[in-house]
Amino acid sequence: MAGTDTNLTAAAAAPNACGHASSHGCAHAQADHNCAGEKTPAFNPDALISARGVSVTRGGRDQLIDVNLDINEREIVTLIGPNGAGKSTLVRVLLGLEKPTRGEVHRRADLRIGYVPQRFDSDVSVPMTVERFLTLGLGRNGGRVEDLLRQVDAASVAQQQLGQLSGGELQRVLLARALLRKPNLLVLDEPAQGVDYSGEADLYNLIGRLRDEAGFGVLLVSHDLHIVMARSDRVVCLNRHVCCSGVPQAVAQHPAYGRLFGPQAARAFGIYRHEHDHHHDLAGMPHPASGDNDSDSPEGGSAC
Ligand SMILES: Nc1ncnc2c1ncn2[C@@H]1O[C@H](COP(=O)(O)OP(=O)(O)OP(=O)(O)O)[C@@H](O)[C@H]1O
Repeated sequence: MAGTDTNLTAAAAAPNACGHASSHGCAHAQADHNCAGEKTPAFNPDALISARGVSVTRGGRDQLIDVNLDINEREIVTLIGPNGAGKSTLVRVLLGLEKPTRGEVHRRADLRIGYVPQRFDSDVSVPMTVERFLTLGLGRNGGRVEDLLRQVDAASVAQQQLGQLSGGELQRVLLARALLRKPNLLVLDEPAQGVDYSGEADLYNLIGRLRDEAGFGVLLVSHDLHIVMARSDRVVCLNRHVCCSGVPQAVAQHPAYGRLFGPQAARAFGIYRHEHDHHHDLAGMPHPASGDNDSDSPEGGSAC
């Protein structure tokens, strides 16, 4: 899925019309500038995925506005935002499943994505074991499936029927399926749906451990601010545009975050404080923290 999605032609051919729906009220239009007239940052060639100026308009309504986002190797990036904020739309654009109305997405040539979708509708009337489900159509040997199920702490369900799994077990099996492709980017859209609170914490711990072992980048979409924020390297707060981004502590204290989720959310986050005393460079290597967080992220952010 390597390559670039570009849809700048319309904007370039229509100066003074940025291509956004009128509700957004933009009045300018250069392909390499955002709606505030600021220059769009350059693509990050080392990033697994680098999106610049991504906008999506559907039915006259802006779903995404000028989104810049990089996902680096070994980095856990979490996308949070209220219902309808455009999180799943952004994921689809990043994965190349949907074309942006405007903007570009660069995917690194060696990108291999493992995807755990928001919804998985298994037909419970079709008898199929977990092992069969994982080997289906992939021609993989059983040994690899066994290994993967062990890695996700689900070896005990290998011979169980898919339709009889609990929510937490099913998520682990879907995670194992996503890992079959040996991805360098794992994308999980609300992976904790149908999982109880402690199961959710376990799931995110597992994702963190797998990242540490395999070194892939992770893009998570979640509503759950506390658990996810405590386990993310970087959080991007989306409400059609990027409201704020950075390490979790900084985002929790950002006024835009408080406006979106309420002051309680920021206070509650203190309980789950994640001691992040380093940052990641372009190659994903940790370095001692230098104070703030946003300096190496392209998203910036503005008031919601
Ligand atoms: N295929 C579509 N055609 C038109 N509008 C759509 C389509 N899919 C989603 N939308 C709209 O786009 C907006 C963003 O939807 P999206 O699913 O990306 O938000 P989200 O942040 O993932 O929401 P949620 O947290 O509820 O899953 C919503 O207003 C939704 O109704």
